[in-house]
Amino acid sequence: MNSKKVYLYGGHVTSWKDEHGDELLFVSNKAIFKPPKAIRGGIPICFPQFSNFGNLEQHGFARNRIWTIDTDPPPFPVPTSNTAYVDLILKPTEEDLKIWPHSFEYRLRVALSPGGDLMLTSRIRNTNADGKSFSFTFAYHTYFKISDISEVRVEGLETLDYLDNLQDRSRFTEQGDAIVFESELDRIYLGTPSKIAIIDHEMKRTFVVRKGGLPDAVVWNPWDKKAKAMSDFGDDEYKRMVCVEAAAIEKPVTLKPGEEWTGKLELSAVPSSYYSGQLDPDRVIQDSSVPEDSIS
Ligand SMILES: O=P(O)(O)OC[C@H]1O[C@@H](O)[C@H](O)[C@@H](O)[C@@H]1O
Repeated sequence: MNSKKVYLYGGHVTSWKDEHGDELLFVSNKAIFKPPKAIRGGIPICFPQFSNFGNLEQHGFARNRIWTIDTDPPPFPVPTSNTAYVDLILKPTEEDLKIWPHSFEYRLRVALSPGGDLMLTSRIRNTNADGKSFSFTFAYHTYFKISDISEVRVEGLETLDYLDNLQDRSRFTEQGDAIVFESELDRIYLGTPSKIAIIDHEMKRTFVVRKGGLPDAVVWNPWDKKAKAMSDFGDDEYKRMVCVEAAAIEKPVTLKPGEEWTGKLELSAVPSSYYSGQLDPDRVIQDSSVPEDSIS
């Protein structure tokens, strides 16, 4: 049976299972499910800062805070019939306001469609009473579970420019017809399409990432050396995960008081063999139970 699991700690999705009960997200065997560090795996939320693009702690504080269930969320524009969902909310504490002096309401809906797609919708509102705008960067830091990193390719980012985190964020243009992994990789692809595919040849499975309001995409695998340096990550676990993160980084999002931003992520897992190993994004969209216009 399809299922999902969400922790109030971090507003963090830690499990997404397909109809056979197989796990689709990677969570480290060494993950710690309590403060102060974010859970290693699943879908951490990077807000209000991605990485060290600012003065806050790495990836912002939202992934390290205890969220609450939102019992009375304002209506969502997307139809939610037949979906199982939970609504969470995060508001800044007095301590948070000292490090990031902006009032906000962050509403997160995590939904599972009847077809098993996992959908995350973030709605962030500026509730500043002092008339001030604020800006933030953002990412859904999704860890996908894969058979073996050497069997995986990421399609949809070819010919795009990226900032290479391993080379002082210098800008390059992707030359390959897909991204394959042979060593550590940590890049921010810019102005990406609303669909990206992660093709796992050995599992004969393709993850399709669809996103809205999130122009950038981070692709990350720490490889062996960095894996060993992470205390909450097994030495060999880099082989079984890849992060493809729907993000808004290059151009921060700015909200005036009263304004709201929406960022959507929709994940599907489809058998690659069905497409004879060739992903046809249009066909995937047509086969989806969710209309495309609900995501972008
Ligand atoms: O260890 P953290 O803070 O969860 O970050 C993990 C990785 O997250 C990725 O998004 C970054 O691009 C990497 O540079 C970083 O190493």
